[in-house]
Amino acid sequence: MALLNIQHLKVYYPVRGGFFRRVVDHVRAVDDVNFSLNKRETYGLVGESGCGKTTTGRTIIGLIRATAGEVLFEGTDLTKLRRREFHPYRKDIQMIFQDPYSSLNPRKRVLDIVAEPLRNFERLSPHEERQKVQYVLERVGLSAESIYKYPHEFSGGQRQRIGIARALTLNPKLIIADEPVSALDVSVQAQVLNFMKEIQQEYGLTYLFISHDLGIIRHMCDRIGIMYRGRLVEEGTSEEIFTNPQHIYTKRLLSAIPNADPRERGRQEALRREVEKEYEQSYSRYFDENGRAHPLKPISPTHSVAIP
Ligand SMILES: Nc1ncnc2c1ncn2[C@@H]1O[C@H](COP(=O)(O)OP(=O)(O)OP(=O)(O)O)[C@@H](O)[C@H]1O
Repeated sequence: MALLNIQHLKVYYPVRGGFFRRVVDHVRAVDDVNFSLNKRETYGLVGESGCGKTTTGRTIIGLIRATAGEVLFEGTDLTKLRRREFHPYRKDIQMIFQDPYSSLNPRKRVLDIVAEPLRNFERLSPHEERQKVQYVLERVGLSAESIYKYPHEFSGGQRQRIGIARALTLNPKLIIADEPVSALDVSVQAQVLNFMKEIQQEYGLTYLFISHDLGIIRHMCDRIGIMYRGRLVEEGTSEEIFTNPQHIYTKRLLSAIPNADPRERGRQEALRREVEKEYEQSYSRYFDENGRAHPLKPISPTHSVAIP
């Protein structure tokens, strides 16, 4: 069974207007999205800014309410749970945020930051708590003395490690990583990404990895879902997406990756020409008259995906 199965997920934000601030329209941030995550795999959600990646991640973890659809975690539909019923699942699903500068409270010591999830779920003595926090900190490559320091005393990469330590304290099953390295210097991005792969092995983690950066997605992910304006338009293994993209939007994304390798640049130029031709000839195969992509049909994890 898949660890996570998203079925027909929709998240619409109300748009208010007029004197009475009535709801006059909706932003269809996530519009009939289906995908699933197998245990221990890394699934990448990729697409340009505003396509609905963050909304999808935050809805899974319960920070945003779904308008419709199901988020099945080990078979339980999380969207139907009340706050109190959801609580135990928060232990299994943790999030790593984009910006390690703003996601850590600057007035709290590292001990309190990393122990926060523990305090919500486990009754430990101060001594046990400190031991546990020091253990995970050492595991993420920080010294045990770090517990007495404040976030500003660390570099960006180290701060993201503190964020990862906080996510790990409860031994989660699923981690949603929303642009986890995009606020970091390029020189430390690879270190943090490789480190995330290491702890995935060690802790048996499943990742939902959200990024607009195809290079990072290729490095990290086993399977990839391409999002465009609230819809998942293509899904495949990393290999399939990068060597044989099917959807015109995926081709457009791939043709736009900055690339230093001249052979890759040749392939990209060919893709670009193909995209232009397909836009002219078979636009309606991919998009409706309003420019919205046709959604991917729901699939079971073992079946291959039919591209519309
Ligand atoms: N609270 C909100 N109220 C209204 N509209 C919103 C809200 N949050 C997001 N949106 C809109 O929903 C759409 C999807 O946003 P979302 O942040 O999920 O996209 P994204 O792909 O994660 O983009 P980014 O990479 O820029 O964060 C966008 O059009 C956005 O403007």
